[in-house]
Amino acid sequence: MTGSDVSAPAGERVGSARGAGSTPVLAARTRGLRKVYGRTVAVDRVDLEVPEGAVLGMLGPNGSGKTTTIRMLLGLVRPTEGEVELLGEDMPDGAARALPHVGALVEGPGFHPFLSGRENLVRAAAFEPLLETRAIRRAVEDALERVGLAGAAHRRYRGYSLGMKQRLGLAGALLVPRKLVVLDEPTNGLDPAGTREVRKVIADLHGSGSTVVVSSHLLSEIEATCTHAAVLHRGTVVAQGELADLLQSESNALLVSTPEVDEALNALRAARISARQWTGGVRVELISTTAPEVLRTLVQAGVPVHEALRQRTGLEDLFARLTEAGDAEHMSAVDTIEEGSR
Ligand SMILES: Nc1ncnc2c1ncn2[C@@H]1O[C@H](COP(=O)(O)OP(=O)(O)OP(=O)(O)O)[C@@H](O)[C@H]1O
Repeated sequence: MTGSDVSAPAGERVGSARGAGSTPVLAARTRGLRKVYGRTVAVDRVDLEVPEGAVLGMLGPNGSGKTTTIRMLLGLVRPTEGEVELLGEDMPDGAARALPHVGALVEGPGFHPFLSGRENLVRAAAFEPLLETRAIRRAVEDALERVGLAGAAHRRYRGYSLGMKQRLGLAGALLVPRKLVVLDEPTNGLDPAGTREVRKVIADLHGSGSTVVVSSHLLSEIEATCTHAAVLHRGTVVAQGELADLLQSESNALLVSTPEVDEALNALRAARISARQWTGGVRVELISTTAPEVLRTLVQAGVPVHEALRQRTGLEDLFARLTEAGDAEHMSAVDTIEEGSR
Protein backbone atom coordinates (compact mmCIF):
# COMPACT_ATOMS: atom_id res chain seq x y z
CA MET A 1 0.00 0.00 0.00
CA THR A 2 1.42 3.34 -0.98
CA GLY A 3 -0.67 5.75 1.04
CA SER A 4 -0.18 8.09 -1.91
CA ASP A 5 -3.64 9.58 -1.66
CA VAL A 6 -3.21 10.78 1.89
CA SER A 7 -4.39 14.19 0.77
CA ALA A 8 -7.75 12.87 -0.40
CA PRO A 9 -10.45 15.32 0.62
CA ALA A 10 -12.89 14.31 3.36
CA GLY A 11 -15.63 12.11 1.99
CA GLU A 12 -13.40 10.34 -0.51
CA ARG A 13 -11.54 7.09 -0.02
CA VAL A 14 -8.41 7.42 2.06
CA GLY A 15 -6.68 4.81 -0.01
CA SER A 16 -7.69 1.94 -2.23
CA ALA A 17 -7.48 -1.60 -0.93
CA ARG A 18 -8.32 -3.02 -4.36
CA GLY A 19 -10.00 -1.18 -7.11
CA ALA A 20 -9.21 -2.65 -10.49
CA GLY A 21 -11.46 -4.98 -12.44
CA SER A 22 -14.36 -6.75 -10.85
CA THR A 23 -12.65 -7.51 -7.55
CA PRO A 24 -14.51 -5.77 -4.75
CA VAL A 25 -12.93 -2.81 -3.05
CA LEU A 26 -12.26 -3.76 0.53
CA ALA A 27 -12.86 -1.45 3.46
CA ALA A 28 -10.77 -3.72 5.67
CA ARG A 29 -8.67 -6.79 5.19
CA THR A 30 -6.48 -8.98 7.36
CA ARG A 31 -3.91 -11.51 6.22
CA GLY A 32 -2.57 -14.31 8.36
CA LEU A 33 -3.67 -12.49 11.49
CA ARG A 34 -2.63 -14.20 14.70
CA LYS A 35 -2.65 -13.18 18.35
CA VAL A 36 -1.19 -15.27 21.12
CA TYR A 37 -1.60 -14.43 24.80
CA GLY A 38 0.79 -16.66 26.74
CA ARG A 39 -0.39 -20.13 25.84
CA THR A 40 -3.75 -19.00 24.48
CA VAL A 41 -4.05 -18.65 20.73
CA ALA A 42 -6.84 -16.03 20.66
CA VAL A 43 -6.78 -15.53 16.88
CA ASP A 44 -5.11 -17.77 14.33
CA ARG A 45 -4.47 -17.32 10.57
CA VAL A 46 -7.42 -15.02 10.05
CA ASP A 47 -7.85 -13.72 6.50
CA LEU A 48 -10.84 -11.44 6.80
CA GLU A 49 -12.24 -9.47 3.87
CA VAL A 50 -14.73 -6.67 4.47
CA PRO A 51 -16.13 -5.41 1.16
CA GLU A 52 -16.85 -1.70 0.96
CA GLY A 53 -20.53 -0.99 1.65
CA ALA A 54 -21.11 -4.35 3.37
CA VAL A 55 -22.59 -4.95 6.78
CA LEU A 56 -20.37 -7.78 7.88
CA GLY A 57 -21.34 -9.79 10.92
CA MET A 58 -18.59 -11.47 12.88
CA LEU A 59 -20.35 -14.41 14.40
CA GLY A 60 -18.88 -16.70 17.00
CA PRO A 61 -19.40 -18.14 20.45
CA ASN A 62 -17.81 -16.57 23.51
CA GLY A 63 -14.04 -16.69 23.33
CA SER A 64 -13.91 -17.34 19.58
CA GLY A 65 -11.71 -14.31 18.96
CA LYS A 66 -14.16 -11.65 17.76
CA THR A 67 -13.07 -8.89 20.12
CA THR A 68 -9.39 -9.63 19.65
CA THR A 69 -9.80 -9.49 15.85
CA ILE A 70 -11.70 -6.20 16.10
CA ARG A 71 -9.08 -4.75 18.42
CA MET A 72 -6.35 -5.68 15.95
CA LEU A 73 -8.37 -4.21 13.07
CA LEU A 74 -8.53 -0.91 14.93
CA GLY A 75 -4.87 -0.95 15.94
CA LEU A 76 -5.73 -1.27 19.64
CA VAL A 77 -3.88 -4.58 19.94
CA ARG A 78 -0.69 -5.44 18.11
CA PRO A 79 -0.89 -8.73 16.19
CA THR A 80 1.62 -11.44 17.02
CA GLU A 81 1.74 -12.13 13.26
CA GLY A 82 -0.07 -10.97 10.15
CA GLU A 83 -1.20 -7.78 8.49
CA VAL A 84 -4.16 -5.42 8.75
CA GLU A 85 -5.31 -3.02 6.08
CA LEU A 86 -7.91 -0.44 7.06
CA LEU A 87 -9.51 1.76 4.39
CA GLY A 88 -6.57 0.99 2.16
CA GLU A 89 -3.98 1.91 4.78
CA ASP A 90 -1.54 -0.51 6.32
CA MET A 91 -1.96 -0.59 10.08
CA PRO A 92 -0.53 0.58 12.35
CA ASP A 93 1.54 2.91 10.11
CA GLY A 94 -1.50 4.41 8.39
CA ALA A 95 -3.58 4.70 11.56
CA ALA A 96 -3.58 8.50 11.62
CA ARG A 97 -4.95 8.59 8.07
CA ALA A 98 -7.50 5.79 8.39
CA LEU A 99 -8.86 6.10 11.93
CA PRO A 100 -10.61 9.50 11.63
CA HIS A 101 -12.89 7.80 9.10
CA VAL A 102 -13.57 4.87 11.41
CA GLY A 103 -16.15 4.92 14.19
CA ALA A 104 -15.87 2.20 16.79
CA LEU A 105 -17.78 0.81 19.72
CA VAL A 106 -15.51 -1.51 21.64
CA GLU A 107 -15.53 -2.71 25.22
CA GLY A 108 -14.55 -0.12 27.79
CA PRO A 109 -14.66 3.03 25.65
CA GLY A 110 -13.12 4.97 28.54
CA PHE A 111 -15.79 7.48 29.45
CA HIS A 112 -15.35 9.56 32.58
CA PRO A 113 -17.62 8.33 35.40
CA PHE A 114 -18.29 11.76 36.92
CA LEU A 115 -19.11 13.57 33.69
CA SER A 116 -22.55 13.41 32.10
CA GLY A 117 -23.16 11.48 28.93
CA ARG A 118 -23.27 14.74 26.99
CA GLU A 119 -20.05 16.08 28.56
CA ASN A 120 -18.29 12.81 27.82
CA LEU A 121 -19.37 12.99 24.22
CA VAL A 122 -18.23 16.62 23.89
CA ARG A 123 -14.84 15.53 25.23
CA ALA A 124 -14.67 12.66 22.74
CA ALA A 125 -15.76 14.99 19.93
CA ALA A 126 -12.86 17.34 20.68
CA PHE A 127 -10.50 14.54 19.61
CA GLU A 128 -12.22 14.02 16.25
CA PRO A 129 -9.90 15.43 13.58
CA LEU A 130 -12.74 15.73 11.06
CA LEU A 131 -14.99 17.74 13.37
CA GLU A 132 -14.60 21.51 13.53
CA THR A 133 -14.91 23.00 17.01
CA ARG A 134 -18.00 25.02 16.09
CA ALA A 135 -19.74 21.86 14.83
CA ILE A 136 -19.21 19.88 18.04
CA ARG A 137 -22.45 20.83 19.87
CA ARG A 138 -24.64 19.98 16.91
CA ALA A 139 -22.80 16.69 16.26
CA VAL A 140 -23.13 15.65 19.91
CA GLU A 141 -26.86 16.42 20.05
CA ASP A 142 -27.45 14.59 16.74
CA ALA A 143 -25.55 11.52 17.94
CA LEU A 144 -27.41 11.47 21.28
CA GLU A 145 -30.71 11.73 19.46
CA ARG A 146 -29.78 8.95 17.05
CA VAL A 147 -29.08 6.46 19.83
CA GLY A 148 -32.09 7.49 21.94
CA LEU A 149 -30.06 8.98 24.78
CA ALA A 150 -31.01 12.65 24.52
CA GLY A 151 -33.31 12.43 27.55
CA ALA A 152 -30.60 11.01 29.83
CA ALA A 153 -27.67 12.96 28.41
CA HIS A 154 -27.45 15.27 31.46
CA ARG A 155 -26.97 12.35 33.88
CA ARG A 156 -23.61 11.19 35.12
CA TYR A 157 -22.06 8.28 33.23
CA ARG A 158 -21.48 6.53 36.56
CA GLY A 159 -25.22 6.04 37.01
CA TYR A 160 -25.80 4.69 33.50
CA SER A 161 -27.09 1.17 32.97
CA LEU A 162 -25.09 -1.17 30.74
CA GLY A 163 -27.53 -0.44 27.92
CA MET A 164 -27.10 3.32 28.33
CA LYS A 165 -23.33 2.93 28.33
CA GLN A 166 -23.63 0.96 25.09
CA ARG A 167 -25.76 3.70 23.58
CA LEU A 168 -23.24 6.37 24.57
CA GLY A 169 -20.42 4.32 23.05
CA LEU A 170 -22.44 3.99 19.88
CA ALA A 171 -23.07 7.76 19.85
CA GLY A 172 -19.31 8.25 20.00
CA ALA A 173 -18.92 6.13 16.88
CA LEU A 174 -21.47 8.28 15.07
CA LEU A 175 -20.10 11.75 15.83
CA VAL A 176 -18.98 12.29 12.23
CA PRO A 177 -19.98 10.54 9.01
CA ARG A 178 -17.78 7.43 8.87
CA LYS A 179 -16.59 5.26 6.03
CA LEU A 180 -16.37 2.32 8.39
CA VAL A 181 -18.14 1.67 11.68
CA VAL A 182 -17.00 -1.21 13.88
CA LEU A 183 -19.37 -2.34 16.62
CA ASP A 184 -18.34 -5.02 19.10
CA GLU A 185 -21.50 -6.65 20.51
CA PRO A 186 -23.53 -3.41 20.20
CA THR A 187 -26.76 -4.90 21.55
CA ASN A 188 -25.09 -6.23 24.68
CA GLY A 189 -27.21 -5.12 27.65
CA LEU A 190 -29.92 -3.55 25.54
CA ASP A 191 -33.62 -4.26 25.91
CA PRO A 192 -35.68 -5.20 22.81
CA ALA A 193 -36.42 -1.54 22.04
CA GLY A 194 -32.71 -0.72 22.29
CA THR A 195 -31.88 -3.67 20.05
CA ARG A 196 -34.32 -2.40 17.43
CA GLU A 197 -32.75 1.05 17.60
CA VAL A 198 -29.28 -0.38 17.05
CA ARG A 199 -30.57 -2.33 14.07
CA LYS A 200 -32.01 0.88 12.68
CA VAL A 201 -28.72 2.71 13.18
CA ILE A 202 -26.93 -0.10 11.32
CA ALA A 203 -29.50 -0.01 8.50
CA ASP A 204 -29.14 3.79 8.24
CA LEU A 205 -25.35 3.51 8.10
CA HIS A 206 -25.66 0.90 5.37
CA GLY A 207 -28.15 3.07 3.50
CA SER A 208 -25.77 6.02 3.58
CA GLY A 209 -22.97 3.90 2.10
CA SER A 210 -20.89 3.26 5.22
CA THR A 211 -19.31 -0.12 5.74
CA VAL A 212 -20.21 -1.77 9.04
CA VAL A 213 -18.51 -4.56 10.96
CA VAL A 214 -20.62 -5.85 13.81
CA SER A 215 -19.82 -8.73 16.13
CA SER A 216 -22.35 -10.87 17.89
CA HIS A 217 -22.78 -14.28 19.39
CA LEU A 218 -26.49 -14.02 18.53
CA LEU A 219 -27.31 -15.68 15.25
CA SER A 220 -30.61 -13.85 14.90
CA GLU A 221 -28.79 -10.54 15.20
CA ILE A 222 -26.48 -11.32 12.29
CA GLU A 223 -29.30 -12.73 10.18
CA ALA A 224 -31.41 -9.61 10.77
CA THR A 225 -28.81 -6.96 10.06
CA CYS A 226 -25.97 -8.24 7.87
CA THR A 227 -25.22 -8.60 4.18
CA HIS A 228 -22.05 -10.61 4.85
CA ALA A 229 -20.85 -12.87 7.62
CA ALA A 230 -17.61 -14.29 8.94
CA VAL A 231 -18.03 -17.19 11.31
CA LEU A 232 -15.29 -17.51 13.91
CA HIS A 233 -14.57 -20.58 15.92
CA ARG A 234 -11.63 -21.08 18.25
CA GLY A 235 -9.82 -18.10 16.77
CA THR A 236 -10.14 -19.03 13.12
CA VAL A 237 -12.58 -18.02 10.39
CA VAL A 238 -14.45 -21.18 9.41
CA ALA A 239 -16.66 -19.51 6.79
CA GLN A 240 -17.08 -16.07 5.30
CA GLY A 241 -18.87 -14.43 2.41
CA GLU A 242 -22.23 -13.04 1.44
CA LEU A 243 -24.86 -14.18 3.88
CA ALA A 244 -27.15 -15.40 1.08
CA ASP A 245 -24.32 -17.48 -0.41
CA LEU A 246 -23.38 -18.95 2.95
CA LEU A 247 -26.96 -20.01 3.53
CA GLN A 248 -27.41 -21.29 0.00
CA SER A 249 -24.19 -23.31 -0.02
CA GLU A 250 -25.38 -25.17 3.01
CA SER A 251 -28.71 -26.21 1.54
CA ASN A 252 -28.67 -29.79 0.35
CA ALA A 253 -32.33 -30.62 -0.06
CA LEU A 254 -34.81 -29.95 -2.83
CA LEU A 255 -38.49 -29.55 -1.92
CA VAL A 256 -40.79 -30.38 -4.80
CA SER A 257 -44.49 -29.46 -4.63
CA THR A 258 -46.73 -31.90 -6.43
CA PRO A 259 -50.22 -33.33 -5.88
CA GLU A 260 -48.97 -36.72 -7.21
CA VAL A 261 -46.77 -37.71 -4.29
CA ASP A 262 -46.88 -41.49 -4.84
CA GLU A 263 -46.07 -41.15 -8.55
CA ALA A 264 -43.22 -38.79 -7.72
CA LEU A 265 -41.75 -41.19 -5.14
CA ASN A 266 -42.05 -44.14 -7.53
CA ALA A 267 -40.42 -42.25 -10.39
CA LEU A 268 -37.53 -41.12 -8.22
CA ARG A 269 -37.01 -44.58 -6.70
CA ALA A 270 -36.96 -46.10 -10.18
CA ALA A 271 -34.16 -43.66 -11.00
CA ARG A 272 -32.37 -44.66 -7.76
CA ILE A 273 -32.91 -41.20 -6.25
CA SER A 274 -33.84 -41.39 -2.60
CA ALA A 275 -36.80 -39.23 -1.62
CA ARG A 276 -39.51 -39.02 0.99
CA GLN A 277 -42.90 -37.48 1.42
CA TRP A 278 -42.92 -33.83 2.43
CA THR A 279 -45.68 -31.30 3.09
CA GLY A 280 -47.35 -30.87 -0.28
CA GLY A 281 -44.90 -33.02 -2.19
CA VAL A 282 -41.53 -34.74 -1.87
CA ARG A 283 -38.17 -33.93 -0.38
CA VAL A 284 -35.00 -35.06 -2.10
CA GLU A 285 -31.57 -34.97 -0.47
CA LEU A 286 -29.13 -33.72 -3.09
CA ILE A 287 -26.31 -36.01 -2.07
CA SER A 288 -25.76 -38.23 -5.11
CA THR A 289 -27.98 -36.29 -7.48
CA THR A 290 -28.63 -32.76 -8.68
CA ALA A 291 -31.72 -30.56 -8.80
CA PRO A 292 -31.96 -30.64 -12.65
CA GLU A 293 -31.69 -34.43 -12.61
CA VAL A 294 -34.53 -34.70 -10.08
CA LEU A 295 -36.76 -32.39 -12.09
CA ARG A 296 -35.96 -34.13 -15.39
CA THR A 297 -36.85 -37.48 -13.84
CA LEU A 298 -40.16 -36.20 -12.53
CA VAL A 299 -41.18 -34.41 -15.70
CA GLN A 300 -40.23 -37.41 -17.90
CA ALA A 301 -42.43 -39.60 -15.67
CA GLY A 302 -45.32 -37.20 -16.22
CA VAL A 303 -45.42 -35.99 -12.62
CA PRO A 304 -46.84 -32.44 -12.39
CA VAL A 305 -44.27 -30.22 -10.63
CA HIS A 306 -45.88 -27.08 -9.23
CA GLU A 307 -42.81 -25.70 -7.53
CA ALA A 308 -39.27 -26.74 -6.66
CA LEU A 309 -37.31 -25.00 -3.92
CA ARG A 310 -33.86 -25.46 -2.48
CA GLN A 311 -34.39 -25.75 1.25
CA ARG A 312 -32.70 -22.83 2.92
CA THR A 313 -31.14 -23.71 6.19
CA GLY A 314 -31.16 -21.11 8.91
CA LEU A 315 -27.92 -19.52 9.92
CA GLU A 316 -28.30 -21.47 13.13
CA ASP A 317 -27.88 -24.77 11.27
CA LEU A 318 -24.94 -23.41 9.34
CA PHE A 319 -23.32 -22.11 12.49
CA ALA A 320 -23.83 -25.36 14.37
CA ARG A 321 -22.44 -27.46 11.52
CA LEU A 322 -19.44 -25.23 10.97
CA THR A 323 -18.53 -25.06 14.61
CA GLU A 324 -18.97 -28.83 15.02
CA ALA A 325 -16.69 -29.37 12.02
CA GLY A 326 -14.32 -26.86 13.56
CA ASP A 327 -14.37 -28.77 16.84
CA ALA A 328 -13.05 -31.93 15.21
CA GLU A 329 -10.53 -30.05 13.12
CA HIS A 330 -9.11 -28.02 15.96
CA MET A 331 -9.26 -30.59 18.68
CA SER A 332 -5.63 -31.67 18.38
CA ALA A 333 -4.39 -28.07 18.46
CA VAL A 334 -6.54 -27.27 21.48
CA ASP A 335 -5.37 -30.41 23.27
CA THR A 336 -1.79 -29.34 22.75
CA ILE A 337 -2.48 -25.89 24.13
CA GLU A 338 -4.44 -27.18 27.11
CA GLU A 339 -1.88 -29.83 27.94
CA GLY A 340 0.81 -27.19 27.83
CA SER A 341 -1.04 -25.06 30.34
CA ARG A 342 -1.66 -27.83 32.85
N1 LIG B 1 -5.81 -9.62 27.10
C1 LIG B 1 -5.94 -10.95 27.10
N2 LIG B 1 -5.11 -11.73 27.82
C2 LIG B 1 -5.21 -13.07 27.81
N3 LIG B 1 -6.13 -13.75 27.08
C3 LIG B 1 -7.00 -13.03 26.34
C4 LIG B 1 -6.94 -11.60 26.31
N4 LIG B 1 -7.91 -11.16 25.45
C5 LIG B 1 -8.54 -12.27 25.01
N5 LIG B 1 -7.99 -13.39 25.52
C6 LIG B 1 -8.41 -14.77 25.25
O1 LIG B 1 -8.47 -14.93 23.85
C7 LIG B 1 -9.60 -15.71 23.48
C8 LIG B 1 -10.49 -14.93 22.54
O2 LIG B 1 -11.11 -13.88 23.26
P1 LIG B 1 -12.02 -12.76 22.59
O3 LIG B 1 -12.41 -11.81 23.66
O4 LIG B 1 -11.34 -12.21 21.40
O5 LIG B 1 -13.26 -13.62 22.11
P2 LIG B 1 -14.74 -13.15 21.77
O6 LIG B 1 -15.18 -13.99 20.64
O7 LIG B 1 -14.78 -11.68 21.59
O8 LIG B 1 -15.53 -13.56 23.07
P3 LIG B 1 -16.77 -12.83 23.81
O9 LIG B 1 -17.96 -13.01 22.93
O10 LIG B 1 -16.86 -13.56 25.10
O11 LIG B 1 -16.38 -11.39 24.00
C9 LIG B 1 -10.27 -16.12 24.78
O12 LIG B 1 -9.79 -17.40 25.14
C10 LIG B 1 -9.81 -15.07 25.75
O13 LIG B 1 -9.78 -15.58 27.07
